[in-house]
Amino acid sequence: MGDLAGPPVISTAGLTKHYGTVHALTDLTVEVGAGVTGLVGANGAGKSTLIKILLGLLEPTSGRASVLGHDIEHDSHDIRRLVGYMPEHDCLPPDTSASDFVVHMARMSGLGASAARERAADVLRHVGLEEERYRPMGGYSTGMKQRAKLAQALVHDPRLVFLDEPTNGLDPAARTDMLRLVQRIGTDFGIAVLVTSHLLGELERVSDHVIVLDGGHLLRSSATGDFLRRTGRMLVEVVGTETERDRLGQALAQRGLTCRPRGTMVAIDPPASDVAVHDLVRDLAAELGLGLMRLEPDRGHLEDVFMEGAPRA
Ligand SMILES: Nc1ncnc2c1ncn2[C@@H]1O[C@H](COP(=O)(O)OP(=O)(O)OP(=O)(O)O)[C@@H](O)[C@H]1O
Repeated sequence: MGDLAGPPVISTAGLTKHYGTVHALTDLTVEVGAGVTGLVGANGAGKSTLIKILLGLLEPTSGRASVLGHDIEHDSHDIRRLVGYMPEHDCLPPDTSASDFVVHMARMSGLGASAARERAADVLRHVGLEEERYRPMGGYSTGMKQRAKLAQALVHDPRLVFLDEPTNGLDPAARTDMLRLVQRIGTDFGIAVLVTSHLLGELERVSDHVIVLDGGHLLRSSATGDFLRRTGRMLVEVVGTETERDRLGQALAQRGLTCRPRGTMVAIDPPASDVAVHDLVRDLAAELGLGLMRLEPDRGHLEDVFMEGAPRA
């Protein structure tokens, strides 16, 4: 999926962009494969700059890049035909309906009038804009605007889409819906996706691969599973309240294990000696009359890469 079977979808070599004295991107060499790739980094890390260079909207100061086998310097016309772009900032004409806007974008991509209408209706349905698509976009909620921006990025049936901060400004429920949609673009429609977020952990569930930028430098580029490596700790949850949680925690501590409460669960450090933690937890829960709800490895998270100050790739 995100790992590089076949030619890379995006490839950069020594890509650098300076805005006067601001070094927005420094010597970026990275490859992006099929599937969903998360591009994460704090505000100002260089994510939008990279996307704009790949689209041919900005010229790099130095370095090279190709998108779907096309060189950004010479083939930006081909690239824009094959790539969809959902920009970060609001760019929607307020007096136009999403339906008219997306039909217009479809016509601009070369579709005839009836094909454009059909395709626009399909794509608006896929992104979840129903009757509201006939209303002027100026009155839309942020979530509806994000969906309209996404629809215009997909309407010409691209092979790759750049989604710049698609969850920006959304409440948690709308954020989850948008992330599901992003994942479906990759899996159901088979379109390669490069999606950005300044919320470091947000994309770990929907991305096959994650690229982390920090101040214009590549911090890390790995399959998502490699970020979420095992920590060696176990998490256990029992039926009941904090009282039951703490009874189990105390019993584990009496057996020499180091553990601490984490929310409704107990986190158990890797045992110093060769103790079978699974068996011990099961036996103790039975002994104490506690119902086991969950016993699983505690995986790391994307944020940990920043906390650990991982070496630059
Ligand atoms: N046109 C510009 N002129 C000068 N500096 C710029 C320009 N555009 C971006 N920058 C600077 O370049 C750096 C990278 O910006 P960029 O927008 O690429 O980051 P980002 O990771 O997309 O962050 P954000 O999500 O806040 O847009 C920042 O320091 C930003 O202030």
